[in-house]
Amino acid sequence: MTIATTMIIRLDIEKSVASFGDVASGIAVAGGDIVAIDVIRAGREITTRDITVNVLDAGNEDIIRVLSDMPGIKVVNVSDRTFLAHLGGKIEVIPKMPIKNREDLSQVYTPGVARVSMAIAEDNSKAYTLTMKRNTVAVVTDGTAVLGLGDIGPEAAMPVMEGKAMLFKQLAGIDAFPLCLDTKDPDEIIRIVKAVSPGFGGINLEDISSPRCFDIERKLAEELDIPVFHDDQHGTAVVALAGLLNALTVVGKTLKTAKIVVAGIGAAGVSICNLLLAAGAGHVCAVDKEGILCKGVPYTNEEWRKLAFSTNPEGIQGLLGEAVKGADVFIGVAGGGILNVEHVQSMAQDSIVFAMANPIPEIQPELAEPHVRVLATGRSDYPNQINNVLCFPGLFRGALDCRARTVNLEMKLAAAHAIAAVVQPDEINELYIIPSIFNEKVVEHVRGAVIEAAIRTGSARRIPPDFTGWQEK
Ligand SMILES: NC(=O)c1ccc[n+]([C@@H]2O[C@H](COP(=O)([O-])OP(=O)(O)OC[C@H]3O[C@@H](n4cnc5c(N)ncnc54)[C@H](O)[C@@H]3O)[C@@H](O)[C@H]2O)c1
Ligand SMILES: O=C(O)C[C@H](O)C(=O)O
Ligand SMILES: [Mg+2]
Repeated sequence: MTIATTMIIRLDIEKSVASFGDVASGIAVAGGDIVAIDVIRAGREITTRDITVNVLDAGNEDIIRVLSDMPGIKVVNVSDRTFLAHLGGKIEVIPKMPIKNREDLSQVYTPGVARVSMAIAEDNSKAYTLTMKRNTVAVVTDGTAVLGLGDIGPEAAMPVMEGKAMLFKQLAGIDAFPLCLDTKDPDEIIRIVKAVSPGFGGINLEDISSPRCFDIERKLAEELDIPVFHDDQHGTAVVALAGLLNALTVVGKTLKTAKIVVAGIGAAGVSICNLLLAAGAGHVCAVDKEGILCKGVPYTNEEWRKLAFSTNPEGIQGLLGEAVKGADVFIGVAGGGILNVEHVQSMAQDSIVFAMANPIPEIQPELAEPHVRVLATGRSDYPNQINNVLCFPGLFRGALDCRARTVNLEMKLAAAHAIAAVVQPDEINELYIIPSIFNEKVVEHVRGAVIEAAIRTGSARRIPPDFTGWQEK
């Protein structure tokens, strides 16, 4: 499957030799779609134009080759809009007030700041009122499982973490800092995160490979008194459960009786299985590369050992092909292209397929669509985007606002139900099982549900002044 992108191509067109019509047909033949034309210079002999072209394949060189081979056309420059958006990074730190004079200086910095520091030294909890802590989250990665791209390292992980920080700010007003660590040692990651934690109200662990991620999160959650949340595990699970609740309504099946296959039992898969079980799923089958998890197999991965007992009640053995036969639901968090058309055809009537691997889903949507009733991916360019961005902004907004100590199971279940409930019963259909990330109700719903659950379960340390209770609307 290809990744669509937009290129901006600057051309010198020699008027006596070539016309814009030649350029347009050359681009169309090479598979490009012209979306804008800007005249940069209109000379007597040569016009310079910027042609903005949508291409299906990010690595498409055909258009440039075709244009370069045309007489009277010179390709001056090619830029890619996606790369341009990343020049110099995507986020920055902006002071809340300017320092205009000496008086301002002595307030925000020395000597005035010293009194504030001393107040916090006497009572550390004042960090919540006198520093940015209460609204700030660290987005921590070691770059070992970045999207579905694998272990690409901390530098390469940075654009993804910057993107996450943008989403935190735009959707929930939270200041998030990317911290890309140059270590893969779980103990060192734990030590570093603990050491930087005083400045943060919460820790979002991101794209840390499994099974290391489980221990890292558990130990940090035990040792810190701020919420620690591995987004690839729980954010994904919350959104998958939300989508599944509505998808099951569409097809008239229930969580208790539906046969659900989860493929890819890594960070996301383990948490999805556990959350589905906690929500009442009766038939979960967990499949990784070596096959379906079965009782009695001596897995070295502790999470797999536990799951082998709580899943696969029928004791099915074999690979993915066996697991999906007759299944009502497939949830993929494994990697691109692992599900084929035969697999989908072998599923039960009115099947549900969530192909959630990024950036390339487990099956190309066009291939799956004719054979399934409800289809969702992790991508924004198809209907039903099941992406953890529907969860983490509202969940952290709620957790920060009530100063939750942890993110517990009840808070995650509440978040899932809140996301599902944004889609009203009379709106739910095959192409609308999950709200858009631009739906403003999402963050508000998730925040309210998370605060309510945190108060109910004793995780909250305060009731936000504006909180008057929350009910699914
Ligand atoms: N849509 C979303 O919101 C969302 C959220 C998190 C992760 N993801 C995607 O899910 C995928 C996994 O992410 P992760 O963080 O859990 O990674 P991970 O590395 O922790 O887990 C991936 C698991 O898939 C297994 N796997 C690989 N090939 C397989 C195959 N052919 N059959 C069965 N299992 C196979 C691996 O052995 C591993 O256990 C990535 O592509 C990621 O982009 C999507
Ligand atoms: O980052 C995303 O868009 C989703 C998820 O966190 C992933 O790792 O794929
Ligand atoms: Mg991720």
